[in-house]
Amino acid sequence: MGRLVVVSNRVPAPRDRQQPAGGLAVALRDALSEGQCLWFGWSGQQISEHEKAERDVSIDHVENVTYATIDLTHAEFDGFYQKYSNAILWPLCHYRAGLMEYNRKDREVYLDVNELFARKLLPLLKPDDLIWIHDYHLFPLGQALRDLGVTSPIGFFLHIPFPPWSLMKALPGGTKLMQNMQAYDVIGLQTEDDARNMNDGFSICGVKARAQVFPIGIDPESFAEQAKAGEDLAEVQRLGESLAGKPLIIGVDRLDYSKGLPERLKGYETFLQRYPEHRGKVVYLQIAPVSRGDVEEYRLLKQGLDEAVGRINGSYGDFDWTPVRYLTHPVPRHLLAGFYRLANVALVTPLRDGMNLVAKEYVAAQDPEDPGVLVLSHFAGAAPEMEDALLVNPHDADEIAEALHKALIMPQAERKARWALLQPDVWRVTAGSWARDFIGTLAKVKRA
Ligand SMILES: O=P(O)(O)OC[C@H]1O[C@H](O[C@H]2O[C@H](CO)[C@@H](O)[C@H](O)[C@H]2O)[C@H](O)[C@@H](O)[C@@H]1O
Ligand SMILES: O=c1ccn([C@@H]2O[C@H](COP(=O)(O)OP(=O)(O)O)[C@@H](O)[C@H]2O)c(=O)[nH]1
Repeated sequence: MGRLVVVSNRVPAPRDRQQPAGGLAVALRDALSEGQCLWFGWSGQQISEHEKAERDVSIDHVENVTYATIDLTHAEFDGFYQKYSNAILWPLCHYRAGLMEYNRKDREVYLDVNELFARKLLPLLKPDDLIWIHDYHLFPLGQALRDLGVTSPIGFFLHIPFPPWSLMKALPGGTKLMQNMQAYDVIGLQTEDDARNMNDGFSICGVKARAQVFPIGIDPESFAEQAKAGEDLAEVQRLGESLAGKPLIIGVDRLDYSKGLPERLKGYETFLQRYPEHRGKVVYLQIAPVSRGDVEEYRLLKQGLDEAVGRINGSYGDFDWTPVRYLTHPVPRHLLAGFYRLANVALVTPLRDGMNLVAKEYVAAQDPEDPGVLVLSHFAGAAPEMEDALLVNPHDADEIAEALHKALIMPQAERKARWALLQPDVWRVTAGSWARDFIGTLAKVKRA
């Protein structure tokens, strides 16, 4: 099999390359554990217009992986990442066409940056490479590489949902986007629904391509070990002591409107209203690191959440009890593992989510003899594999409230039984098996 070349917008920053955080980066690091690999993408740095002429690919070797990254100018970062990727494609793919802020100029920058990626990657490629492109930032990259004469097998994996064509067709140039997908030999999506939606789009647009399902996973073995080892960490012990015997509800999400955070807070507030016996007797810790903070919609979301948390704490809090503990900075993953193990309930209630690795991490982190309860949205990509969680509609505050109450009073025997049904799937589909399945399928491709 040839060398694996991975291309994604997000490449772990140099300091995180041994142990990256974040869904895509964590899963990919595991995929790159064997053989010589190249990982190409954005450096995370922005440069000015006059530095553009000398822009070069910067190369860094860590173990078997060569990281090759390029800087983007401020204008490219804005048009390609903030606008077209995250204020147009992201809302649309998460079924939120109303939040899309379309502008033809941003589409041009997006296409230009994809061509730039193709031009900069080309000299690094070898004839027997297998090329694996990731996510919505890079839909047209395969075609841009083909236009430069690349004949190697190229695969594409979409980490986020793909909506029905009736929604997707709201995207100006949507048909062209679908046509460009013909450049790929293998197209992977997270769930059956996503693949069906994309395949319907292909048929309607007359595109000869086929999407397949490759759900992503975590590395459960090492995550479970981290969670157990976390019991000895000072921070985890401090959190434990601060609970003073109260059960812990935990939420861990990038501060993103797809994660359903305002709806979740409303659910928690309804829980406090309807079940007053839990007031003062439970701790809810919401970790919500700021993400894409310069995009308007994300700024507004943060404002709204700050207010909602303040309102709930003001209304229900007491001199010795804060109903919601709310952090907007990231927490390192090894600490999260320990926090999950302490938590009696995980609240994972996205309105739409490609997969949601947090749900799988929570299950992996539990003590099998005394596991916590996962409350999970029907609309997370993880839901079809995790039907033994307490599944909820995140739009229904009463349903969230009832699930929280049920989780908190659930007898140990039922918690163990549910966990025992969730655990095998989290161990079966891992980051490693996901990557091996996709790469194995790509390696079998013979281009006509
Ligand atoms: O790179 P950012 O703009 O900071 O955003 C972080 C990543 O968010 C998205 O993650 C998705 O991938 C996860 C792993 O497959 C999946 O579980 C989750 O549901 C998705 O939202 C995005 O797709 C990545 O490109 C970003 O790097
Ligand atoms: O403060 C934080 C918040 C999240 N994460 C990690 O970021 C990833 C989030 O992945 P997920 O699929 O749940 O959502 P995404 O953010 O990729 O949409 C998970 O591995 C989390 O453990 C982290 O390391 N620190």
